Amino acid sequence: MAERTSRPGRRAAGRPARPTRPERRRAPVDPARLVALDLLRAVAEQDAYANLVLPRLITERGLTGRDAALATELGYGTLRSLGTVDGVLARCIDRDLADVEPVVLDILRLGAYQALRTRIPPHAAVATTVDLAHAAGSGRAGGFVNAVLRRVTDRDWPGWTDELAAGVEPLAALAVRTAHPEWIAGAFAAALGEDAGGPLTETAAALAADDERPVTHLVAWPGRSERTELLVADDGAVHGSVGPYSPYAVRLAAGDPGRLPAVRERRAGVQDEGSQLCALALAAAPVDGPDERWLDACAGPGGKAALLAAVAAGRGAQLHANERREHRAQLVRRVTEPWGVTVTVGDARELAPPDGVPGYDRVLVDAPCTGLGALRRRPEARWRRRGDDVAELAALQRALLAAALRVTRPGGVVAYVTCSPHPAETSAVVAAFAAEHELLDARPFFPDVPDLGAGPTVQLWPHRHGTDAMFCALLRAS
Ligand SMILES: C[S@@+](CC[C@H](N)C(=O)[O-])C[C@H]1O[C@@H](n2cnc3c(N)ncnc32)[C@H](O)[C@@H]1O
Repeated sequence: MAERTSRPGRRAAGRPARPTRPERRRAPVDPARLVALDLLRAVAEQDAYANLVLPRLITERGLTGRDAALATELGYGTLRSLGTVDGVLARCIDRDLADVEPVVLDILRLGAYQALRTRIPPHAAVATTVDLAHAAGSGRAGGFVNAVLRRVTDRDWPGWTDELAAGVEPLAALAVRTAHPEWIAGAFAAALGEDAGGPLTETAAALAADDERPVTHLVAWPGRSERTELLVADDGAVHGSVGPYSPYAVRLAAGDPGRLPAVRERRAGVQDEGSQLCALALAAAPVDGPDERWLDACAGPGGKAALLAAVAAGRGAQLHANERREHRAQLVRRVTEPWGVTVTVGDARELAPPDGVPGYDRVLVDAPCTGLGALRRRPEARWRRRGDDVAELAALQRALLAAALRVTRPGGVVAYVTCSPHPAETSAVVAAFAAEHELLDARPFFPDVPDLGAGPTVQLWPHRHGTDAMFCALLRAS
């Protein structure tokens, strides 16, 4: 990255000069921007999960409709764009960003995001952000915020990313343009089989899809509800369409799933269609002999366990769901309650086969992972995760898969699943077991799903399938 500059009044190409405006009277700040700021503060100060904090803030402050949508767009969008937005701010401030008061830095981030990545006109982004500084008790910084954002609005997003990406390698440039850390862009490229120095066409499409607001997917648990119940709410406030691949999926174009009686009554749930497909692939793979004991080794919070339990119930099989953390096991108990699932709390690396039989017939290892395949749903994770996390997680993933294969009877099937496409967490983990256990071609168990590549493992993608980037390998235990 080139040296920071601090040149008030510098005007770059790409945006016409702004007329100076007369001093305005302070307008009351809108509550949506305050919620977005509080979200950024909670993420920065408490390491909070944005998708848990934002709905609470929206409810507490009574935001609805357009205000709720604006708070979501600004809060999530700023978190997703953070690294590149900080790169822009660093060029507009003549001191280290670490030396800017944290709340003021978050105000600037919100303002820069609005000016560069939304349809809000730049002058309105600047003015409302100065108002926000006052409303947030940082009025002293109003002049500073105004001056910095005026520099930010010297260029538009392509103008700034051109500058930030000038002279760097193609992968780093793509990372800047799509507001991703370079190591994540590299992991996507490697998973897609693209050369980091090449045109990176599909990697660009994958990173762009990762930036889009995710569509909510629902699952109609078999035996509990029908998909038709999830397509439209009684008050017309929800609009869905059947998912293209899973027989139980609905994709919501608009609306709050909580408006649907089937969701409120826990006969249906929220679950990415890709997650459904991975659970269903485990259930569909053939096993010789008994097919009665199923295990979900890492079950919390229970999305796949619920679908597996529903399918198992229809076949007279029994699901054992295990989870290491008690509070997540409690979520599993709650969601699987209709099917009488056995839920245990423990380390799956220490599980034993069920009493009286050589092992489980079907086992799911939905392993803890970096979550790079679900970044759309976890806006802060993109910049919080570190490339260094991968090695430690991969070691845990190998240990969990080894344990799963130990407790599966010979001829039984293990599904190894991650919501990350990172090759170190997917193909490399599976490769360590492929000599001893048969790696099945998983593709036939994803019927009618296009673009599954050469197999034998399956990698789903947002830009190809509209799902999270789920990975699934099926192994037959020996
Ligand atoms: C990717 S999540 C599973 C998601 C779940 N299958 C679902 O669809 O809702 C991984 C889970 O594994 C749990 N976990 C982590 N280490 C574990 C271990 N050693 N044994 C059992 N569970 C573990 C985590 O707490 C987390 O809940």
